Amino acid sequence: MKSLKFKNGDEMPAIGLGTWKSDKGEVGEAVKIALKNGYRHIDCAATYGNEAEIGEAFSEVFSGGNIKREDVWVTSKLWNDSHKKEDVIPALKQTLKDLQLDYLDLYLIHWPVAFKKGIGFPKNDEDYYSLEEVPITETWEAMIEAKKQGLVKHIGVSNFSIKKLQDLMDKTDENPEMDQVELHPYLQQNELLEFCSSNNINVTAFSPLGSGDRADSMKADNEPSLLENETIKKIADKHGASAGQVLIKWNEQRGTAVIPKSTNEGRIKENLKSTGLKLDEDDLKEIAALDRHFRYVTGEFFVTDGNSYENIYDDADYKA
Ligand SMILES: NC(=O)C1=CN([C@@H]2O[C@H](COP(=O)(O)OP(=O)(O)OC[C@H]3O[C@@H](n4cnc5c(N)ncnc54)[C@H](OP(=O)(O)O)[C@@H]3O)[C@@H](O)[C@H]2O)C=CC1
Ligand SMILES: CCCCCC/C=C/C=O
Repeated sequence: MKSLKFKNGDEMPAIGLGTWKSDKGEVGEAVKIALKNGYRHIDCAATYGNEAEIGEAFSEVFSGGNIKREDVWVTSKLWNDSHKKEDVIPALKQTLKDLQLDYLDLYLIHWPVAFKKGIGFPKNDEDYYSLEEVPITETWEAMIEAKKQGLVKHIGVSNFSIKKLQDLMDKTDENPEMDQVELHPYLQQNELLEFCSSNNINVTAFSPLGSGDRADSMKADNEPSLLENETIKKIADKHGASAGQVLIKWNEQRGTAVIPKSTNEGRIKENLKSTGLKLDEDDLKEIAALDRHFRYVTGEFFVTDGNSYENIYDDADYKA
């Protein structure tokens, strides 16, 4: 499998296991199945509400002796209610406690939006801090401090547009090492990838399969399906692969990491095997033509009138 390189020589396996929406009672087993079958990269977040069960799985696997902690790349993310400088390291320490780890390989600012302490999901404008009250630079400085303290090896961001990355880089001394964003054939984000590549920022693709298990309230009417797309299915048939494998491989082949979520044993194994596939020039040309700037995770639930962003991704063609 490919890996993504960091400035200090560390390598992150390109294919990891996503854990958003992986239910309690299932997620621990999914992580154990993944590690047993060759995954060495697990993507977590405090807001997924399942880090304690993932921690149990890590503890069991690492104490078994066959897989060492240092062989597995673990990412987690700072939730939006802990952006104030005094809240960042305590939130990180809670994640470390839940995951039963003494360091993370990568810690990300989950979204470029700050909520008041204790807010999981905002209900009104009062739940947000304004951009002036808690500037993202304040949060980033605390992330740098977490790295200095050895609590995390690498730091980065998630859901940051080029504009937000540039702004952060202009205002602080240390650049993000990662941007985790939605990427798939309907949202190819070539410009963002080029920007990141020229600034030594690695990229991770989230929702690579179209995030079909999101709650209905998070879905648009008549969302297009990636897994049922005729071009993807045709390419999958040509290679004797599944549609999911083509979607995962497409990301891996573009040089990003990719973190498909599954709690199903067969699909967990199938997804990792996508690394053995090779998409040819014709496949890549056909997939390139599928780009339609469609987001599954719109981020609209984090946008308010005065306190936050009118347009979280700074999309030129954004329509509220
Ligand atoms: N930074 C951020 O803001 C975000 C980060 N993420 C991260 O990215 C991960 C992946 O994204 P996510 O939104 O979960 O969605 P995915 O695109 O990974 O899709 C997950 C869905 O696909 C199904 N699935 C998995 N493998 C296959 C397969 N081979 N064939 C058919 N269906 C399959 C899963 O079902 P089943 O489990 O039954 O197999 C589930 O319903 C998240 O879990 C999270 O870790 C996601 C969104 C936002
Ligand atoms: C309470 C969970 C809200 C999740 C919002 C969007 C984030 C998705 C995955 O990281």
